[in-house]
Amino acid sequence: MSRVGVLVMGPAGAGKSTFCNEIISHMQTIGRRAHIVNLDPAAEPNKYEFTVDIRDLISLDDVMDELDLGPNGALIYCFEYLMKNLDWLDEEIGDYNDEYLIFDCPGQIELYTHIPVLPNIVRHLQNQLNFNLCATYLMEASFIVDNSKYFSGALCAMSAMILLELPHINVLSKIDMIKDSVNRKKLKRFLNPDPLLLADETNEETNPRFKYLNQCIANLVDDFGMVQFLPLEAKNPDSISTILSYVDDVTQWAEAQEQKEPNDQIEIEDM
Ligand SMILES: Nc1nc2c(ncn2[C@@H]2O[C@H](COP(=O)(O)OP(=O)(O)OP(=O)(O)O)[C@@H](O)[C@H]2O)c(=O)[nH]1
Ligand SMILES: [Mg+2]
Repeated sequence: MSRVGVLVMGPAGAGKSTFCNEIISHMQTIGRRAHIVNLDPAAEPNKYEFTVDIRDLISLDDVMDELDLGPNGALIYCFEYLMKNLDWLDEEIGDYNDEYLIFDCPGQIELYTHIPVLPNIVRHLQNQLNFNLCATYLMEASFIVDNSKYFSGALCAMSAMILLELPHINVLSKIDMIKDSVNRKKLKRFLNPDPLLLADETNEETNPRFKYLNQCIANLVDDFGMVQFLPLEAKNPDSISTILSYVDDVTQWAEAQEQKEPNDQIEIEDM
């Protein structure tokens, strides 16, 4: 039994749900199957039906009404409730052996950056449900127009990488929105960044008082050495296909399919 799970994370409005839908749509056109698991208790109606939906367990609106909490507190409550009811998740996912599940996550980044809820769910999916997981972290391409914003986005992506300890793919989403203002050469410098070079540019733009801080942040990103981005334009099947091939690679999806074939043959021969 092999299950692949792709967590789609990132700040609010980064394009996560659109990306989930476009992956499903692309996979359908190439004859593959995938399902969306909605982990956002405040999700809007979606183009593709959710196969598993946290709102069947608990909804943000109910929590806000009944416990008189604001949206962020209610979200944390929903995830704590999910943690106490993981058998619900097991049951919902239980029948999806040998399947590709795409987890659409909420946009509140504290879930990936400083609360251990998502890491706990990740460990459960890996250890109890035998998932090969991979995380995708979306950051909007408009962030690269401003170097300081880029660093802040890169730090959030790094924080998620460190917290979740999963194979991790960073994605620069909505590339179409900056195509006219950013040339290919500049874009490349942000997809495969040299943080120290970018820090020099940031120093030219910011108050000299921040020079040392900029340098320290750039050193941190540079030392970590793993912050790179793949470009995403949701309506461009080539960009979806490229990201999917990276996801397949890190989750070893193809290998799992190859391993299944000889066993299938034995079963047929045995019959
Ligand atoms: N131009 C452009 N717009 C996009 C792209 N991807 C998503 N959008 C738009 O960005 C907005 C937010 O997209 P969503 O997919 O809802 O973003 P999300 O990250 O799921 O948002 P939350 O769930 O609220 O955190 C929508 O209006 C999308 O149509 C893209 O590649 N290009
Ligand atoms: Mg969404």
